[in-house]
Amino acid sequence: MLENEALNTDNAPLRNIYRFGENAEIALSTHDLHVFYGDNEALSEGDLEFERYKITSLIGASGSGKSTFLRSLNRMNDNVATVKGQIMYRGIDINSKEVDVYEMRRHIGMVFQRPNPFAKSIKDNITFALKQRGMRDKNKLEEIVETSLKQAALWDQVKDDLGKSALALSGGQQQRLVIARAIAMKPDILLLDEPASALDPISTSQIEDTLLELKEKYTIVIVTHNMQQAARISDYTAFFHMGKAIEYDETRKIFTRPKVKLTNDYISGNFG
Ligand SMILES: Nc1ncnc2c1ncn2[C@@H]1O[C@H](COP(=O)(O)OP(=O)(O)OP(=O)(O)O)[C@@H](O)[C@H]1O
Repeated sequence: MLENEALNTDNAPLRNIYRFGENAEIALSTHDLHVFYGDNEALSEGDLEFERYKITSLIGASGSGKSTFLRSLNRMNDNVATVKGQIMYRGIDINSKEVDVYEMRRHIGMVFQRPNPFAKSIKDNITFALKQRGMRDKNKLEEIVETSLKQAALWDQVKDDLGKSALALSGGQQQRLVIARAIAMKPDILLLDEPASALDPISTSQIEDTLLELKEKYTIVIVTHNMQQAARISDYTAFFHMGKAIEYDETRKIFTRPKVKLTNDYISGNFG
């Protein structure tokens, strides 16, 4: 018997990991993923698939391994942890030796909890990495600045002040600038680690609206502590507990009819 199996309300298998239909397009998947910080195995079961153009939320109590999992998806853990198992993107394991990490991160972008704009102008925040990659065409750069700021729902507020320091923007605006900076690289997948947790409710709601618009073009995976946020914006939700992805399903099922008692306890506020 699996450990904890008795906790299931309806004797469903402990790891009710969602299986997508044959026609679903999978943007990214993990297989037998284990992450160790020294001897501490922070993630021991993380077999998940992420459907293209959908938002997937990762939820769970503090320390359950959500960020560890998320950060592994674009190798942000390389210097601090040992990652075992496979993370498949377009038929390639992103941990393979031949993968250029910087190139991979252009496809799989990350936005962190605290907005981290560069101490540069709004415009330079967006163009910096593009120029580093050799893009010199002024018109093209301006077009990308405008499109990414529009996609991040910030254009109208900053279009007359693109030379202003990014640090002079509000926290919510800075976070949308960082999202714009990430999408200027035209990633395929956007990973967000609690992107709204440091923001007020209005900025949070604007970020949520932005993400809902972005999912038409991007596959989004977001770590959130905010249950309402997960319920509002995500198509799928994975519940993490003690380093394992315990349950993964359509968001409406996770929040109305979870199959695992631990999930139910967490979303009902009984722990975490
Ligand atoms: N850089 C690190 N070095 C050592 N241990 C770490 C590191 N980052 C995380 N851990 C440990 O790994 C485990 C999982 O942490 P992680 O940050 O992934 O959880 P989380 O679910 O994202 O938590 P939170 O919601 O508080 O951000 C914890 O025991 C944590 O202490």
